[in-house]
Amino acid sequence: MKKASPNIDYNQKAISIKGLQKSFDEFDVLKGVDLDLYKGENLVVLGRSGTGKSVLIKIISGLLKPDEGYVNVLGQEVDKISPKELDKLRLKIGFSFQNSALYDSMTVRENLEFPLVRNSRNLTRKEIDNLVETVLDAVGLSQAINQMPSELSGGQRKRIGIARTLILRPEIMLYDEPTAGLDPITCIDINNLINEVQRRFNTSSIIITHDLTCARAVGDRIAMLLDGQFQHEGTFDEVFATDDERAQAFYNYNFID
Ligand SMILES: Nc1ncnc2c1ncn2[C@@H]1O[C@H](COP(=O)(O)OP(=O)(O)OP(=O)(O)O)[C@@H](O)[C@H]1O
Repeated sequence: MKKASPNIDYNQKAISIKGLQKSFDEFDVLKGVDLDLYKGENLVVLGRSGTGKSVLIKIISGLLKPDEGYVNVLGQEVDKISPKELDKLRLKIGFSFQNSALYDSMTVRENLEFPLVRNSRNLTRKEIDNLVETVLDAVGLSQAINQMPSELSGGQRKRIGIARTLILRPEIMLYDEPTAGLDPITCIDINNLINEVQRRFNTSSIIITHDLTCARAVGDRIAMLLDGQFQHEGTFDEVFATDDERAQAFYNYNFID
């Protein structure tokens, strides 16, 4: 299991959610979700397909509106702020999605510079170079700076995708299935990277995964979404010490170690 992360501040919440409800037509997806993410913490969200993990992430990032409940992200209630404030808030949230594809026609350097240019940060050439070098070093791929995405492995592309997110220095990282489709050794590398990002950039992160080896390696805390609510929460061992058959089924069918 992961060693306790020294930088977590349990007196400060990066995200605080209370009584969150979301339905689509007659279908209740989130039925009163309570969840806190502490500053500097890696929180793993587990749950079977269709339990509403992506809906939760979309509500946190203001892409979907909750039907009921309180959703506070970095001190702001996402469904109460103006579109302009929401845009600003989103810049403090880094997304690592499964399909966060790199631009194939751009080099690694150009891919990394793109978010800086798009968000028209007024930076000098030297400042841009420094930022690119820092994030590439953080993901262990300094040597790939002039390569094209097609020359990289799946795991390396994933790392560059994370570097591209980090270049805007997000306070919160949202990882959606970070190890999906990768071989077991590359999964270990990505798990180590998630922990390295936490340490080096002091991010607060939610990691959505079905990969229990990943959950155990990166999670300071695990929360399991079952039937529209978080029903088990704690360290990896605490969560699976339950005799809830649904949690046990998740463990037994997923965990290969
Ligand atoms: N915009 C939408 N309109 C209607 N139904 C939706 C919408 N978005 C999500 N849903 C439904 O909400 C439920 C939860 O979807 P969600 O994508 O959050 O699941 P998930 O837990 O992320 O699943 P997976 O692990 O497979 O990605 C699904 O039944 C889905 O069909």
